[in-house]
Amino acid sequence: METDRDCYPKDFPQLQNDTFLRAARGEETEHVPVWCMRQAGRYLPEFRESRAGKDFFETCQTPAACCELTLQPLRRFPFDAAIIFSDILVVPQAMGMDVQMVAGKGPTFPEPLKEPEDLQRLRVKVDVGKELGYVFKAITLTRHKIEGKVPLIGFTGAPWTLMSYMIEGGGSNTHSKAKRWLYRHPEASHMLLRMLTDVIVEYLLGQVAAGAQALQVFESHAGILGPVEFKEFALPYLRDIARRVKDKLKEAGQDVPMIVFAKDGHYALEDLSQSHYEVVGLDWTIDPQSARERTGGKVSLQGNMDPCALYAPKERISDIVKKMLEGFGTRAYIANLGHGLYPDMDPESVGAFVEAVHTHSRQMIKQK
Ligand SMILES: Cc1c2[nH]c(c1CCC(=O)O)Cc1[nH]c(c(CCC(=O)O)c1C)Cc1[nH]c(c(CCC(=O)O)c1C)Cc1[nH]c(c(CCC(=O)O)c1C)C2
Repeated sequence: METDRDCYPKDFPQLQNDTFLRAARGEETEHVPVWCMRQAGRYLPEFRESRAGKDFFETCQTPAACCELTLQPLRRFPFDAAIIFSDILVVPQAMGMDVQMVAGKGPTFPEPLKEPEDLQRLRVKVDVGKELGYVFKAITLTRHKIEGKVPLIGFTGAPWTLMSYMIEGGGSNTHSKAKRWLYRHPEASHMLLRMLTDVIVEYLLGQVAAGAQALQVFESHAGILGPVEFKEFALPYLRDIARRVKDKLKEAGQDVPMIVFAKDGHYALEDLSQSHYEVVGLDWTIDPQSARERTGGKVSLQGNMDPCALYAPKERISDIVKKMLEGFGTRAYIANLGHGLYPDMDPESVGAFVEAVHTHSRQMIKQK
């Protein structure tokens, strides 16, 4: 049951496993920490049961439900971090857009942005505490209920990724409607990206105030852009977010590691490693060793096993993990998949992945 105490972001239980936080800061650890994107998801029968018949965004707006879904994977696997159950599309909702989860189709905007005039439909000043207070409550509640077992990660979508959803109206193969804006309406595009950045900065700071111990920024649609467009329409905003969040946290004497995950954005790896994030997340299309070389030891790395490798037999998963660990090395490294888990994946394979990371990395660190 939710108690009064659970509603306040203070007196949180003491953190017992800070391996993830130490790896994010590049410090020595006894094993390589591991978590999975979409670890709270449909591959778990208990997740499907909890979500059955309930509207997705209503679930996101119910702190007790978000807390339960966040904790479910931790009851099964010794993950070294948890990520709060929510969605990146709560930010466009907070800005005044309607977003619905349509079964079999995914998130859908009934009235996407079509032309620059449509920006007038967005809230000029977003009261983040009012519009997204339910996420903050979910984070605070989860920090209490997680009992200090592992750190809790907060997250947001990055400006370009959110802009593309707001214009496409949902998932897309080409993202041609959103890219049309970049080429035809560059000024309006920058205006929208700035508006999103302002909301995201407040949103991330609110998540930390509520209890988030690390932050991940998802630039899931980086691969849709090329290097030139990424440098103009994505990178400056990613940098601005990290700089502004860090400056504000520093004033309060806080230090919260930030992770940037630009899916298919390997062309921007050098730039991403110099963007004020402690950790750069990688998808599986990049080789661990070359990622290390290109980021020059400036950041910690996170990733990047192909999620589909989880379809392999357990022994093979263990071999793949071992190779991955050898490629990245055990320092300044957080093991993860290169993208989220799929609903048809076997929970036992996820367990085998986590175990392989812990076992192999412990051995490697001992032998150093
Ligand atoms: C479990 C889930 C989520 N969102 C959606 C689902 C599936 C719906 C359901 O099972 O009920 C719809 C849901 N939400 C979204 C999609 C993708 C739609 C598309 O582009 O086709 C779907 C199916 C949009 C979304 N949502 C998110 C991203 C960024 C990560 C990524 O690149 O996948 C994106 C792009 C972030 C997200 N989304 C979610 C989390 C929870 C925490 C965890 O990882 O365990 C997170 C971090 C939760």
